[in-house]
Amino acid sequence: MNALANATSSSQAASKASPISTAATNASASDAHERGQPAAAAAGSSELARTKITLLGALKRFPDFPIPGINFIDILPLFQDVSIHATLLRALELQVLELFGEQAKPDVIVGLDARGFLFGPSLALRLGASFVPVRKKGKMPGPCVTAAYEKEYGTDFFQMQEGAVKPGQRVLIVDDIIATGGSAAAAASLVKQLGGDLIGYLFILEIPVLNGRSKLGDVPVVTLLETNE
Ligand SMILES: O=P(O)(O)OC[C@H]1O[C@H](OP(=O)(O)OP(=O)(O)O)[C@H](O)[C@@H]1O
Ligand SMILES: Nc1ncnc2[nH]cnc12
Repeated sequence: MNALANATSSSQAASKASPISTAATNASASDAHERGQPAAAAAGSSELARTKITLLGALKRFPDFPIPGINFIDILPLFQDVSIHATLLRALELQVLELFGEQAKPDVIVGLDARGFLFGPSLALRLGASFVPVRKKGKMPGPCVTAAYEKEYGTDFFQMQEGAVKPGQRVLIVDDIIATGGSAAAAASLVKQLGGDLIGYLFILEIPVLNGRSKLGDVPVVTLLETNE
């Protein structure tokens, strides 16, 4: 069963972002006015709700991949359609700006191998942040820090290059999916080993039944979509 997720976080929300599109419906703006919300903010949230429905509809499911018992959710179709790709990037940018505000944006976007590489660099550019990859072990030259982890369908090792994140830099970890949370938690341990200030996580999709958030500690965790199918 699909369900739209609210982007949830435990931190301050400084909403300075503009709506995904300025084409807000009169009905939603006026409803919000009656509830005491600023019309522009409500128009933006209604636009975001429509965006989420579009994105959820584009995902594909593959039962028993890569191993029996896993219902694999494929996010690659989001990038096959130019309009959906653009909508996705705008929605992710808005989530970050709503959470942190212009003044407290991340310095570094850390994207996870491999699907965090599909949108991490584009998002970093939009936010004026640098992009740093977390890669599977043995893929990057030079000294690296390493963390072992378990994910929904196996075990692995992640690495980051030493010096890629400078001590005190504000880091946002991004990936396509949070399932058990093992991958994201390992990435967090690498960021901390490098002295980075981990300010939060951003995912396109969450599988809440697997309770991955429980591994991610006290920083904000933002997800655009969720599904328990
Ligand atoms: O929350 P978890 O249980 O850790 O699972 C989530 C991770 O699993 C998938 O990556 P995968 O390891 O399959 O790598 P890939 O992107 O290279 O296919 C997904 O892209 C996340 O990174
Ligand atoms: N069910 C799933 N679908 C796609 N990617 C995943 N990564 C971990 N679990 C996944």
